[in-house]
Amino acid sequence: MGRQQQKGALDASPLYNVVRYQLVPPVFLLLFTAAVQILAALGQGRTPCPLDFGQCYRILGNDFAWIFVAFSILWAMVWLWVPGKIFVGPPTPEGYRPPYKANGFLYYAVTSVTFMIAQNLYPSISRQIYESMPEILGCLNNVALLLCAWLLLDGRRKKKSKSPLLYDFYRGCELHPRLFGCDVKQLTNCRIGLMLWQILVLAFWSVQWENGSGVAGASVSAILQTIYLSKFFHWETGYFNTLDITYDRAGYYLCWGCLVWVPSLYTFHLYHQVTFPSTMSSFTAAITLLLGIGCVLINYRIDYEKQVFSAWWNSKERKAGKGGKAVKLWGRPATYIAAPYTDATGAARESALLTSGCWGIARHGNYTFELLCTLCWTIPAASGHGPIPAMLYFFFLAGLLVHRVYRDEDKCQAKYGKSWDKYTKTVPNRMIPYIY
Ligand SMILES: NC(=O)C1=CN([C@@H]2O[C@H](COP(=O)(O)OP(=O)(O)OC[C@H]3O[C@@H](n4cnc5c(N)ncnc54)[C@H](OP(=O)(O)O)[C@@H]3O)[C@@H](O)[C@H]2O)C=CC1
Ligand SMILES: CC(C)CCC[C@@H](C)[C@H]1CC[C@H]2C3=CC=C4C[C@@H](O)CC[C@]4(C)[C@H]3CC[C@]12C
Repeated sequence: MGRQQQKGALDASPLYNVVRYQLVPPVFLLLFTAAVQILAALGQGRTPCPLDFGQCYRILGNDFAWIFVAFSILWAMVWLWVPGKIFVGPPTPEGYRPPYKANGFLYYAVTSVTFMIAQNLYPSISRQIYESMPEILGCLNNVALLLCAWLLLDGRRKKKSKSPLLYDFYRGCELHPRLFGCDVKQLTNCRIGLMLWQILVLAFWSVQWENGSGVAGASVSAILQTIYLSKFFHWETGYFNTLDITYDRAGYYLCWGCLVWVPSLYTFHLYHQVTFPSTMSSFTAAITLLLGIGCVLINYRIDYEKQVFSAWWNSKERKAGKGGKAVKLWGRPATYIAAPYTDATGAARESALLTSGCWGIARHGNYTFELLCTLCWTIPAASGHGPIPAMLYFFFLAGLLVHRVYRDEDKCQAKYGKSWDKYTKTVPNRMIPYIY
């Protein structure tokens, strides 16, 4: 029985529906929101106790945290308001093509350099960020929950959804909502979440440098994540073709996730190293750095091959039958499986599934290397103190990516049917050749 059929059977089961629509949203909401406060305390070596009212002020934030958070949000919005090049995203099932501001790398570079200048002018800024981390996460949490409440009210008003309220809060209602002239997902996922990730990495590394212990391990983590994040911003328009943007709606999962979960969990290994310094030797650190750079480059290469191929496939020249600039992968013309499908309006369309280059080896090789990158930048935190909680990000991501493989394949099977089945026969492995 195919996965699609299995899923169909599950969808019809009342138990599955209760779990998916009634149980998962509230449990995840409580679990993840509390987890952030626990992470904030754990990282600083304190015993986490979310029920201790003495910690409540952290949830309300403090002056520094509010200024930091308000500035980060406003700064990100300004970069989406300024005039500039527009990238038009892929069409929704209804044929709408969302516009995005294509100034991601400039925003990233200017923000990072400005932070480094600020760090030189006010050397205490990084320590203040580190020490106010529980309050910063508290503020981000308040802002994110408020945003999700607005997304729910506005989305349900427009969509007239019949799903349970908490389910809509958790998964979101709309695919491309806009707020104050900004695309909400570009603002939360790319501009605030990932930029905070970078700034926190720089801040925690600076504190560690000042402390003078475990610098080799911390530097490996910081350098690798900086390369990874600069790569992300360079490729930002490619991100607009991914599952998060074309399939997942704007709600708690994505928006709260990027505003709160990313700054807390994705930086946790460096935050944790300030209190529990890495014991990694310089030699091991150098090897880990080289391996990590290799993994980031391969992950980028895999995404890039698909992006170049899609650009050619969607080009006017190819559609007009003139061929266009043929795509070559690994020195040979790219091979693919034509994949016709019907969109939500009933119109017949045609896409193509790449079967050569990296995409001829595994269907989700990018996930494999994503996970290896994460392994390289969290392992310094584990040296000397064990993998838990230092490598929580790695364990979380392993679960998220394996789950995402199935989510993505369900989506593709439903969209492409027989062409997808042919593709899975041509490229039989998901993440690891001959194994999985
Ligand atoms: N650090 C983190 O938390 C995470 C990072 N990532 C990273 O984000 C990046 C994007 O990931 P993601 O969006 O999940 O997945 P992909 O970039 O793999 O995109 C999947 C989509 O690509 C299309 N596709 C699939 N196979 C082919 C093929 N052979 N040829 C052409 N098109 C194909 C399908 O969409 P279509 O309908 O257009 O055909 C499919 O839904 C990756 O680098 C990943 O590692 C991802 C998740 C979490
Ligand atoms: C709240 C929780 C239940 C789960 C939240 C998950 C989200 C925060 C993450 C889900 C998918 C993640 C991402 C996908 C692809 C990305 C591209 C990569 O190059 C950079 C990271 C990221 C934007 C990443 C960010 C976190 C998620 C949205």
